[in-house]
Amino acid sequence: MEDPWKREFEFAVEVARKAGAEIRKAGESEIRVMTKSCTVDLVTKTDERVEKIIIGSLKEEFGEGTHCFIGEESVAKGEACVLTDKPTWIIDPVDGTTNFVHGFPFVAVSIGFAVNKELEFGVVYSCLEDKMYKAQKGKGAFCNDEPIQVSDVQDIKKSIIISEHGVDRSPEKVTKIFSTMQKILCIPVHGLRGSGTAATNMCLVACGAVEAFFEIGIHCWDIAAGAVIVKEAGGLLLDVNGGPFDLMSRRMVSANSDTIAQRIIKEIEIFPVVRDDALVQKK
Ligand SMILES: O=P(O)(O)OC[C@@]1(O)O[C@H](CO)[C@@H](O)[C@@H]1O
Ligand SMILES: [Mg+2]
Repeated sequence: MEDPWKREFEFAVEVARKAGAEIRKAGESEIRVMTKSCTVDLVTKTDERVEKIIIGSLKEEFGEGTHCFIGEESVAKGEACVLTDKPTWIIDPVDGTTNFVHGFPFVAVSIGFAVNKELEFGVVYSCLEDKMYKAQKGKGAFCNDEPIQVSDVQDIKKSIIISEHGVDRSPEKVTKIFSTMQKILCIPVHGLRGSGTAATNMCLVACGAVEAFFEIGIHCWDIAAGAVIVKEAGGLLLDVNGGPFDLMSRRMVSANSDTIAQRIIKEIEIFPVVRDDALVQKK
């Protein structure tokens, strides 16, 4: 079958690898840390520089104007975060900036690509581990070119579940997050984990190391690429209320199976978050 986005996909893998090498190199020197929305929402010159490298390379290869871009650091600087029907690259140059700053060894470059609001492919390069995860719609998921598959565990009591606590430390939200985690832990599951990068967490679901990852508060750039990788590895994505997954909603459950997803959903205490495309929606 014809593969209309082959060139884009292959180029994304190349760019992610180049970006990962930049991140590794930058980690060898002193890292100057800045903050964004609050004192625990960290950003570095590397985040900004790597995003410029990625978007610059894509524009050079595919021309200005035909493709749209949603990049974490561009949005932080005021650019629109809107998903239209146009071919759109959704980029997190450094997913796991806090890990990067602290030398905690999970940092990923995440590049997703959507057309007509549907995700076509995703590339996640876990650059400190040198693992290249990739998937194209309908073509399976791979890690370093080996096919990957979600776990076949159906018993929640034999599962490992990932969640994160995010950067919003308002006591009401933190209470809900930890209450959810407590309920899941006490099912009991084998364990609760978190790598500190949503993109990597999704790849851990995709390769069967864990059964599920859920979070309220993630952004589209954290999960666009991972969403394709999880689906192509045989997993599924849902909203935290069991409804359909919505990339811009900042809510997601990714799991190996509906059984595991529904069991987790039963325990999730939902709290409100502002959609990624809220500003556009209001207009
Ligand atoms: O700002 P960054 O480094 O790109 O985001 C890091 C990140 O891990 O923080 C969230 C923690 O809740 C994750 O979901 C998200 O991927
Ligand atoms: Mg980031």
